Amino acid sequence: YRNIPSLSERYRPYFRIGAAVNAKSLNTHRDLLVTHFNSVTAENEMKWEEIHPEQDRYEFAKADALVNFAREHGMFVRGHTLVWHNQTPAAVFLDDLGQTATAAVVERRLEEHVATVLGRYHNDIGCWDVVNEAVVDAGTGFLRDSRWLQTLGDDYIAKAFRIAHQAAPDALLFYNDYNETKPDKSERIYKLVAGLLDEGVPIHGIGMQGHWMLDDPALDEIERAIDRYASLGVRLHITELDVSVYGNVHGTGGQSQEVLPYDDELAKRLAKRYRSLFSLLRARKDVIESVTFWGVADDDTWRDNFPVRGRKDWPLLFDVNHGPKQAFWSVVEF
Ligand SMILES: Oc1ccccc1CN[C@@H]1C=C[C@@H](O)[C@H](O)[C@H]1O
Repeated sequence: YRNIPSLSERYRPYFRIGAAVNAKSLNTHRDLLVTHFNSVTAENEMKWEEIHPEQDRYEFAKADALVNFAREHGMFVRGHTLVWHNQTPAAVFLDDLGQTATAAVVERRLEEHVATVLGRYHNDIGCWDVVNEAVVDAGTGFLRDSRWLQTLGDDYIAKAFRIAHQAAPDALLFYNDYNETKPDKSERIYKLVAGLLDEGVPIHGIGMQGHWMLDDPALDEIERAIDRYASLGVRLHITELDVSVYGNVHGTGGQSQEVLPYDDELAKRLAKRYRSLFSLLRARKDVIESVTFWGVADDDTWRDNFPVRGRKDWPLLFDVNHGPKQAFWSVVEF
């Protein structure tokens, strides 16, 4: 190999370079992590169902391991995530009889969860995705009809940010979402965050997940969304970047089961797409503080199972053997 430059060193003048890690990849991808990344996010280990699986049981071991690894290597830690409609135990919203719990009970549980988790890591975690994916994807609605909305009502989002700020006054607090560049949805995200800011809610940033594809979203759509969010005066993080080689990964419509072989033609298409994405992101370095990939290398990506279980994808900068792909070189050579 020609000697491989460090991705995070190359981008030090621009923004932090992060990766989602899990209990396994912390070990299996350790070399790539320490060489190329200066920020980490727990892929699952800080989600409610993992870190607080039962009312009176917390499981901190895996989150502790991640935080210790990050401290050892001087890496920033993004906390992910506190209030989300997925990967949250059903019991959080139920009373002892299995009926829907009252707002007071759910709010107390949220306060206890946030105080416990943010309290434990207040010296280690610099920012939190406080609320994840709270607005509807399509149609004319606004807030997603989640158990959080059903039990706590419309102001659960403001409540969550205030509770988080109370628990960790120094942490930067983010709203995080996907399909975040789609015009209709980005207007809903903008409206939500603008409203929170108008209410004086402590919110400091927007997380753009960045689960993108080879041809969608178009660069100008991404640029418009970045500029719209930046006009609120908040920081922007790209929080879950990957570039699926399949189309239509979030939208409705058919998903082919057919696996695309990662051949030279596909490698070139992916490299070209990553080159243009990072050219735009570098041009917006004044508002983009961090770019985190949702994974490290193609041998461990959630895209192999979403939206189609078992369909191999090739969305990241390092290949299944942890070598640099053409896409890696298109990101570091500019
Ligand atoms: O791509 C999606 C499609 C449908 C719903 C949510 C998403 C994105 N949702 C993300 C993806 C993976 C999870 O590990 C993250 O926590 C979540 O934020």
